[in-house]
Amino acid sequence: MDRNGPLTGLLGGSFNPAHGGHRRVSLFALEALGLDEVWWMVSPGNPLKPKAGMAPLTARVTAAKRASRAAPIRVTAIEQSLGTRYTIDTVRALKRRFPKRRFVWLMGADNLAQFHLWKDWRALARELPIAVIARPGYDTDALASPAMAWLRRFRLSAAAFANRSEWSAPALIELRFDPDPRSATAIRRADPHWARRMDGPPPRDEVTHSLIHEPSTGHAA
Ligand SMILES: Nc1ncnc2c1ncn2[C@@H]1O[C@H](COP(=O)(O)OP(=O)(O)OP(=O)(O)O)[C@@H](O)[C@H]1O
Ligand SMILES: O=C(O)c1ccc[n+]([C@@H]2O[C@H](COP(=O)([O-])O)[C@@H](O)[C@H]2O)c1
Repeated sequence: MDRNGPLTGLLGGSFNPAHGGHRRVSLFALEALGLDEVWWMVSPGNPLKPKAGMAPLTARVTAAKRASRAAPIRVTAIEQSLGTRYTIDTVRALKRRFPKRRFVWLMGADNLAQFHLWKDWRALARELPIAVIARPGYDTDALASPAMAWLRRFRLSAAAFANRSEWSAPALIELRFDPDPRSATAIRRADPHWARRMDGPPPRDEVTHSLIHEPSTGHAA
């Protein structure tokens, strides 16, 4: 993989709602991996999560924009316009649509623990490097997971990743830092009606918008 375009971390999630933990892990990954920016892809619906209790997409996007304010983070619901639900399909579509960008998949250790249940997870790992962020309570399960049994042979340090001008996938980068205990589950428990405060017109999609406004070569950036 040749590093010649903006290096973009993809943090996919339900963001039901977004919180300071998302922001903190994104900024940490940005620094540790030498990313140019992080996209928060607010999922129309995680294929493995129940629909019940999921706030409307527009409310989740609005909350994510607030939580990411003034950071090199773009919030997008691009899976809605791509018509994709599974990450393998999303990543392949993004690579076609943004051919100059280089993508890295970011996820918390809770998702690594379940990664073997994702559609075509080995093929997904061959599409782009994966960086996993330590998360309180999940690291043991992640380390013992079937996906880790396969991925561990592709381990790479964050420093090695950041210093390379070229690298290949699969690659697994474990980002270790002072883990952040915040979760959307805890926020929903404390404030079940948070989404009601997110009224207003549907927010603009920042990634699609950037395609129109980014000074570029006429290509999708
Ligand atoms: N505190 C955190 N530390 C590390 N990773 C996190 C943290 N919070 C969220 N993530 C990661 O961010 C991505 C999106 O998370 P998500 O929107 O599901 O939030 P969540 O807090 O895990 O939600 P819920 O509690 O509803 O499961 C996932 O890859 C998740 O692992
Ligand atoms: O592709 C899959 O099979 C798949 C299964 C479960 C989750 N995902 C993705 O994982 C990301 C994290 O989801 P969540 O709900 O844990 O925040 C989000 O982008 C989901 O679309 C993807």
